[in-house]
Amino acid sequence: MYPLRRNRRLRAGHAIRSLVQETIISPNDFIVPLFIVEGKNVKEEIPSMPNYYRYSLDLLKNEVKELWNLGLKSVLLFVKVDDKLKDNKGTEAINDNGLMQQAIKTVKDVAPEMYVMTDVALDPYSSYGHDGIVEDGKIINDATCEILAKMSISHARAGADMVAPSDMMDGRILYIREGLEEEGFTDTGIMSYSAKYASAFYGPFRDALDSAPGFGDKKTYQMDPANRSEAIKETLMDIDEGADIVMVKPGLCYLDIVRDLKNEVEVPISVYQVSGEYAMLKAAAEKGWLDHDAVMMEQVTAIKRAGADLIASYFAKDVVSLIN
Ligand SMILES: NCc1[nH]cc(CCC(=O)O)c1CC(=O)O
Ligand SMILES: [Mg+2]
Repeated sequence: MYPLRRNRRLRAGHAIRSLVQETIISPNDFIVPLFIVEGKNVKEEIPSMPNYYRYSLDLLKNEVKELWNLGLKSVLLFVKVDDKLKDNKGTEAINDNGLMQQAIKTVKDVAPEMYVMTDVALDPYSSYGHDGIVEDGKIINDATCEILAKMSISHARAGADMVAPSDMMDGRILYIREGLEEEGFTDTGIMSYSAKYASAFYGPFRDALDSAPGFGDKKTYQMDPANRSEAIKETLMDIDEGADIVMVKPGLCYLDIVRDLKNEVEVPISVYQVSGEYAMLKAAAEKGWLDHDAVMMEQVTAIKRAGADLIASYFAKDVVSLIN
């Protein structure tokens, strides 16, 4: 007897393997998160994110040019805000001359076609390190949404192509969409972090922005990692409210959710491969326990195979340098 079907024929050599490869990674798959700080000539490594940096606006220019030359066409901006500018109202978040607004203009100056997305949430601006306004130890939903809409308008005014609300307040997509429409920003997109989990993988990011919650945790607004149907409910609502792109966050532990959504919705799905996922691989590779490049490629390929149309990833530059 012999096997009637020998699947190994299609794996026999590199050429045939590439011909039948189902998932292909390209620079077009990526959104590059960037961290920006006040100051001049600053490029500081984030301790829990080896080889990832915070840039001051002057050095941001070189980085953006480098990304553009590598074929990376989209950035997602985050700012580290001085403690003295933080309060409980998001005052600095809606300052048209704030660091974020300046960063948007800086990127557009050096790479006019770079697609600029911006983080919309109050945590980097909050004296409590929470994504919304705090009253009596609670995160206040609707008042927060009003600020998020103003913040989005301010980003659009500075030249942002798409705003990316990462806060998980109820109804914020509608507030933001209405705000943008009323101000005439009909072309500004919204990428909603529609299924964002209360994950322990965000630790290094909170180091990067010095934005860890000052009390409690984020479980009253971010989703329970145990829940699956809820991700579909959240995402369908955000699409109804006007989201152009939806997101699952984090990545690897949530690929079942990505596939569920891929089968359910017709808008592009992005996945945020978050800071803790980055840190884990960097640490293991530093110890010589994992092959960095091979595991990195396996991870981004798995995210795309699961159904991601876009991947926000700290590995974007590493991946593209490897495959170019
Ligand atoms: N609005 C906060 C925000 N936006 C993106 C991330 C995490 C990204 C990462 O870990 O890479 C977080 C952290 C949090 O919710 O506390
Ligand atoms: Mg929601």
